[in-house]
Amino acid sequence: MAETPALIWEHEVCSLLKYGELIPRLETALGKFSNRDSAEVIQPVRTTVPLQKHSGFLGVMPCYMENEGILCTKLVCFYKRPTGSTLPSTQATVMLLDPEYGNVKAIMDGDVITGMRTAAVSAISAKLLMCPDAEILTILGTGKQALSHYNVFTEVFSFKEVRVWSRSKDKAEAFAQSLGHHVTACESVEEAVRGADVIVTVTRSTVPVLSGQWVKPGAHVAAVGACRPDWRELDDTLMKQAVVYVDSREAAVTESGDIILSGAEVFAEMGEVINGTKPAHREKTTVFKSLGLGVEDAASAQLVFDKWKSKEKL
Ligand SMILES: NC(=O)C1=CN([C@@H]2O[C@H](COP(=O)(O)OP(=O)(O)OC[C@H]3O[C@@H](n4cnc5c(N)ncnc54)[C@H](O)[C@@H]3O)[C@@H](O)[C@H]2O)C=CC1
Ligand SMILES: O=C([O-])C1=[NH+]CCC1
Repeated sequence: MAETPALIWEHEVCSLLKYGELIPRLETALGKFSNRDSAEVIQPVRTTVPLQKHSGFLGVMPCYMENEGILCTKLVCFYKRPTGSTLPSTQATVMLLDPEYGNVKAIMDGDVITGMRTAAVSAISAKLLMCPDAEILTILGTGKQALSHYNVFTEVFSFKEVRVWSRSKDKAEAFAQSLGHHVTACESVEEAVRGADVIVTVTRSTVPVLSGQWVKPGAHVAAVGACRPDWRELDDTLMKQAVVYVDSREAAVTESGDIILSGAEVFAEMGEVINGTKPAHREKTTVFKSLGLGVEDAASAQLVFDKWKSKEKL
């Protein structure tokens, strides 16, 4: 008889997951994903079921890592909440299974994993693609991903200036104040991004918010929102002037409106840069189009489970 699955709640995931351990695990996972070796990673593009009533979707994100003995799936619901709604836009649950028997080993909160692994992957993109003397970080959006991105970018790098922007100036100011007085709230996207070395876009927008005409040559953009084929965050000017990196080529041409609708060419996957099979063009304007991969959730969930088990034994 299989054991009862472990239930690992949000506060436990929060206390177990640390960027210092998560980042190297994600680098390894992305590298393995880009090798396309089925004994390392099998991870299809996520299946989505539209939730029309809520302008959202249920995403099912399975992944099998045979050599590491990891079998995992995330279920994530995304909603386009109306302005002013206090309900979360994503809700996620991660399930780890035993690949030998198929039983569920653990069910864990997926919100912290989604927030932290997405931000950690953006930080990996910046580590590889931003100019070495980057000083100014801009974050467009002030939601959950904005906070996790602020946390990891300020933990891993030392920016001299951090700017934030939201459609509502009050929200941008409240967010900036919650982070500390070294963060500036900006009135417009243009003001926020002019001269910035690294720009993170973490909005729920479905139309471009960031224009290439404001982006400094050589800047790095980590584009995290706009995860459906008809949604945008970046305009055609930026998509065409930048060297475009992605987490997954298959996902990019299936799910990314910024890539599909601009006709931009994908230069490389982040895993290819990690593996050294494609160059990191730090000297050029770069876009990392992140969509979020099951392999990132699988690597994160295994890390949480390993740490949870070793704590149980104490
Ligand atoms: N690439 C990835 O792996 C992942 C991507 N995401 C995406 O990241 C984005 C942000 O997610 P969360 O922070 O969880 O959402 P959230 O709801 O907590 O925050 C969204 C932010 O976007 C702003 N916003 C909403 N509509 C906007 C518009 N039309 N123009 C400009 N700003 C707008 C909101 O005011 C808020 O600041 C979403 O698009 C989500 O799909 C989320 C999880 C993983
Ligand atoms: O990877 C992920 O979990 C998501 N990507 C876009 C919405 C949720």
